[in-house]
Amino acid sequence: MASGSFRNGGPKLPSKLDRQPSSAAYSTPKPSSKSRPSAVPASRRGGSVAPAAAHSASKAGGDAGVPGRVRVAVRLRPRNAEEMIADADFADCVELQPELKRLKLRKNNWESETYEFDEVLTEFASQKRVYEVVAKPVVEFAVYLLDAASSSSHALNVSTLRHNPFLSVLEGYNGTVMAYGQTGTGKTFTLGRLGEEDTAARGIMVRAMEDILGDTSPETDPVSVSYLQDLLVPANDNIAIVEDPKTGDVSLPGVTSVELRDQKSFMELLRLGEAHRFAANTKLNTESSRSHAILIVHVKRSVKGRHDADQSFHGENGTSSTMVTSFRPPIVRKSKLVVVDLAGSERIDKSGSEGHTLEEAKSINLSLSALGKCINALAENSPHVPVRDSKLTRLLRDSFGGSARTSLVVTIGPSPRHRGETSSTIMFGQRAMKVENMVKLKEEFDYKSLCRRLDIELDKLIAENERQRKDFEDEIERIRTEADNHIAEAERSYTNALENERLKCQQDYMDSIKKLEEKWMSDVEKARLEHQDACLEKACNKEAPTSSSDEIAEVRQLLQTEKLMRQSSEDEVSNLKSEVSHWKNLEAAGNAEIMKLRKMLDSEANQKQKLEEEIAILKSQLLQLSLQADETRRSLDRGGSGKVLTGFDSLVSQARHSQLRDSANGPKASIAKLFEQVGLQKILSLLESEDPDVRVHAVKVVANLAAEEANQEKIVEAGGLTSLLMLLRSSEDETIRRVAAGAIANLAMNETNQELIMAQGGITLLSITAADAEDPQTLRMVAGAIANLCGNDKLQMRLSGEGGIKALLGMVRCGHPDVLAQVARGIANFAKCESRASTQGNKVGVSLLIEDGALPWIVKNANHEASPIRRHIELALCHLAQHEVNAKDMIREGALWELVRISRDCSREDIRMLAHRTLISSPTFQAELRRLRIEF
Ligand SMILES: Nc1ncnc2c1ncn2[C@@H]1O[C@H](COP(=O)(O)OP(=O)(O)OP(=O)(O)O)[C@@H](O)[C@H]1O
Repeated sequence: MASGSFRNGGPKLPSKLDRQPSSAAYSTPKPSSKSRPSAVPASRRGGSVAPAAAHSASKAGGDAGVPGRVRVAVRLRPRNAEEMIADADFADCVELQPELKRLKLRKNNWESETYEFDEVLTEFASQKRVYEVVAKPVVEFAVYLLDAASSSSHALNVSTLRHNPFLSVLEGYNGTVMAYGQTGTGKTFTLGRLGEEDTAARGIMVRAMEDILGDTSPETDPVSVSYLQDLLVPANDNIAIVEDPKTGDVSLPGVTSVELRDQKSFMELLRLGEAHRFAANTKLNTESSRSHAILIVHVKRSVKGRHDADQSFHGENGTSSTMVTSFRPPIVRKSKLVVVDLAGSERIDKSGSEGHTLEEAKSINLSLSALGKCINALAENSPHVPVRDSKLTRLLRDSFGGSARTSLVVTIGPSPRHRGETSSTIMFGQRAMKVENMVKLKEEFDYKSLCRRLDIELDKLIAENERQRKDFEDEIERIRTEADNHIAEAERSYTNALENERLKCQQDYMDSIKKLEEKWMSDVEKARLEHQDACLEKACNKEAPTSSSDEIAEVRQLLQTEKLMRQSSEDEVSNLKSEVSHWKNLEAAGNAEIMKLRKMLDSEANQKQKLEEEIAILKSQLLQLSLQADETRRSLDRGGSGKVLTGFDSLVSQARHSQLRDSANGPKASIAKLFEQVGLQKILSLLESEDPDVRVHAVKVVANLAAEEANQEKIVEAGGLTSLLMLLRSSEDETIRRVAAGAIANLAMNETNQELIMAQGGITLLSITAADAEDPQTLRMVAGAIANLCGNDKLQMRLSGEGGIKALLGMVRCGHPDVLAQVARGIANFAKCESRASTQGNKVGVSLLIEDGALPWIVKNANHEASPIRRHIELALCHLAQHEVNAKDMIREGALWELVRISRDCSREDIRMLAHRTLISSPTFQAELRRLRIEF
């Protein structure tokens, strides 16, 4: 109800006499045979805009609107039980002509008034039919269109409808369905019947909702409803009714709206509403509801298809790219269906309302009369429409004179007793038919949806871009591979061609050479034949007395040349002869020199022998003197005169005298004499003397005797070795142990003795002595003894096992070069024997020297300043290196460097060569040298 705006340009209401209601057409009043008022101006008649036109005119809510008159149907309720009785003798106050859409209201038996409505629904009209003609065109159009089309008597209406069949809620237009009528005439029956027991009885609300839910998808098209009752109850005064100043849309922000997903939930909602609906008995209708019941259904639909159509349109005309049009936001249509079950329209005094309900009735009547005034004003194009007079009119502002499509059903009863009310209702309907709305599409841009779509579009484009990029890269890769193949193919062809050319040249060359050779051979043969012929000819000529003087001259020349050559050869021979005689002279002189040197050598040897003999004599004398001096000192210590001779003295004395006597025969002879005169057993028995001095002297004598190889066997046979070992074990005198060790060392030069020493635990005793001794000379003797043992092939394992090597290494602590030399000798002996055993296959595994920890010392002293030590160690290293099994340990301990040094710098060629050979033949050393990048 647009306030202050006259929307209906139709003529004034008809007079009572020819009150021919306006057209039965929906959008355009139907022309009547009588002079009938037209609800729509002529200029607008038939001017309903087709949906497509409406759409194009509407730019997301910018719709100018389509004229649409309020559509009014009248429905007659059948006589109820009470009327059957009360009005039994009376005819109905109305007579219906549904096919003419006319209603006759009887004034009396002979007079009646005829009214036309858009639809006239008799008491027999089914609920389905009522829905289809009253509400369906507002909700949707299809069925009604078919029904209308099937009625030939309404051809004009149908044609009009076909021009404008889409102005429905489901197409984005607001719609209102309203029932107006006296209490008990069937408003609630028409609109609000739930039809739970009999589905045929379902009213407009239920059917409309079925259609809406059936045509929408809960996922994309949200549908929400508000069920509003008691709007006029004073307690609900605070319910705000808000009107959008731009669109004219009316809303109730304070009212709860429930989103619906199915019909079932709607039915529950209605049931709940019905239960709450305030109802009070009135005289007229025991089920009468005093309040208005209003159902508001909000439908939001996104427009499908139109966007695509727009796109194709742009595409065809080439006025806009697809990309640009795809940014056009989608359109969403928001529409609203309002179903209003008004309270009864009867007058208060008739309804019999009292007390509390009286107030209600006043309020209801006030709102209904306000609605009537508004409709009157609209129907009469009055400049002022009193919309603000009541909540109801404010709420229905959009439905009358607004932008909604409105369908009104007026309900009447047949009873002549309520003729006045019926007449009043009919007149309300007649006036409402004159009200014209400007039906507008409720569209707006759906930017959220556009955003979502653009996001998806963007993702698609990115994916497409990536796919294209990948295709591009694949293509590049393919081309590159192809190019590589071509290049490789070209290279192969080129190489083949080159090779063919080379072979061809080679062949040509060979052919040329062959030809040249053949030519040369033939030339030679030819020359030989010519020469032969020439010789033959020459021979013939010689025999022939007719030889020419030229040829004689040539022969002479040849002869001369021959002579010269012979002369030269003779000179050469003579020169060679003189050279030979010169060398012969030189040789004779050399021989004389050699003879002279030999003589000198012999003389030197004689001299040396004499000196050695003298040394032996002197040594013997020294021994005698020493013995004598010791004895003298001892007797002096005992307080004697020094003349007391013990058995030993007499022994020594005898030996001395004997020695002096035989001094002319040399030391060896004197010692042998001593042996014979004193007796070995006697000497050895003195080793066990209780007198330590005697023991010292005795051991010295035995040591001297043992120094002679000839005595060694006898000493051992006589038990001398055992006695000496006993001394090592038992004597605490360092001198005795030193001399005994020296004697053992001498005896240990013999292989048999070596085994005896080992058998008698000699190595253990020597090791103990080595550990205890401090005197370097003692250590030298012990080391010498062990070193000798180290030279025995059979004793290797035992020597190592019984600690001999470790004892040897322990002695280096004193640092004395004599001791170190013996240690080095022992190690070299051991290494040599072990190497031999390994070579023969008698020894496997790493060297016992390495196992006993000798390698670090060996490496450290390999370049010792004292040459005897250095030489022994160098030899030991070479022996160790000959066996691959030792190589890794040697490398780890740094022996490789020493071997390299030995192979380069050792002054002894045999050792140098040995080291060199060893390094070359060892794969491990070779690998390490390569790794260290040492040129070898
Ligand atoms: N067309 C019809 N056919 C059969 N019965 C009907 C019809 N219309 C109404 N009635 C019956 O008439 C009675 C009154 O109907 P209803 O309550 O719908 O009237 P109302 O106009 O809504 O009254 P109120 O204004 O007091 O609410 C109900 O019993 C209903 O069943």
